[in-house]
Amino acid sequence: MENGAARTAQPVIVAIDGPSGTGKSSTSKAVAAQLGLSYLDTGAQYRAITWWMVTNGIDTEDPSAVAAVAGKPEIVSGTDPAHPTITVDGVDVSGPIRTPEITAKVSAVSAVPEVRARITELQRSLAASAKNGIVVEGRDIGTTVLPDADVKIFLTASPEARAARRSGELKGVDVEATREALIKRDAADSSRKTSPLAKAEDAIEVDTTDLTLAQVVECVITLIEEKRAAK
Ligand SMILES: Nc1ncnc2c1ncn2[C@@H]1O[C@H](COP(=O)(O)OP(=O)(O)OP(=O)(O)O)[C@@H](O)[C@H]1O
Ligand SMILES: Nc1ccn([C@H]2C[C@H](O)[C@@H](COP(=O)(O)O)O2)c(=O)n1
Repeated sequence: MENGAARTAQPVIVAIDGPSGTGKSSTSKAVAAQLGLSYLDTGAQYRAITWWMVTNGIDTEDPSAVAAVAGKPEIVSGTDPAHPTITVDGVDVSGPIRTPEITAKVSAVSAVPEVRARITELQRSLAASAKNGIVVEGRDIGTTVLPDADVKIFLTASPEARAARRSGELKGVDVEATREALIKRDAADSSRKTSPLAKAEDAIEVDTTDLTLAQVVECVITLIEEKRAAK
């Protein structure tokens, strides 16, 4: 952290949004680590509340049922980019929130306005308390959660590249099925009424299709440093 902290003079708030598999988590973690910033994976928070709904037998397709209990779970995110953590009511859910069942149900739960209000409040409070600044990644960070962020990035990549990356992670999973699932989740996340997946007007779009992860990280760090130098 010391080297990173030396590269960062003032607190900086960085919003990184984009569809699934564009490299938001990998890029955000690396940028935060290199610049000595905190890191927040907001998708993990929506997955965590979805895990709680499923574990407690709530019908995730029933928005009123989800809304009625949205305030119940206590979700705590650890923001060290070298060791991000997520707990629900004190239980470490970092593994269980990545199952195909939770992935299939998270878009419906995260579309419920009461869920978004609860999670957005948590996100703003974590960003406000990050001493050196923070990289926050998700779908609506630049548009809704932190509209005054110092730097806003919107990552994109072709569905084929994203599916290939995801299939590489999940050995034996069919690329075409992965591509279809990604497109379906993006469509649900982009079409919901409350703070949909969208590029903020003042966000810089970075197409990562033909870039390595290291190139994307360097590009984002350059954009942050340019913005800081211009301040
Ligand atoms: N530029 C890149 N080139 C090749 N692979 C990459 C690149 N960026 C990320 N990856 C790989 O793609 C996969 C998905 O990346 P990551 O989880 O960071 O995406 P994401 O946008 O956060 O996805 P999600 O929104 O679904 O959580 C990971 O295996 C990661 O290592
Ligand atoms: N700011 C955010 C972040 C995530 N979500 C929802 C929509 C995603 O499909 C889901 C899981 O995110 P991932 O772990 O794939 O990044 O969470 C959202 O609505 N807003």
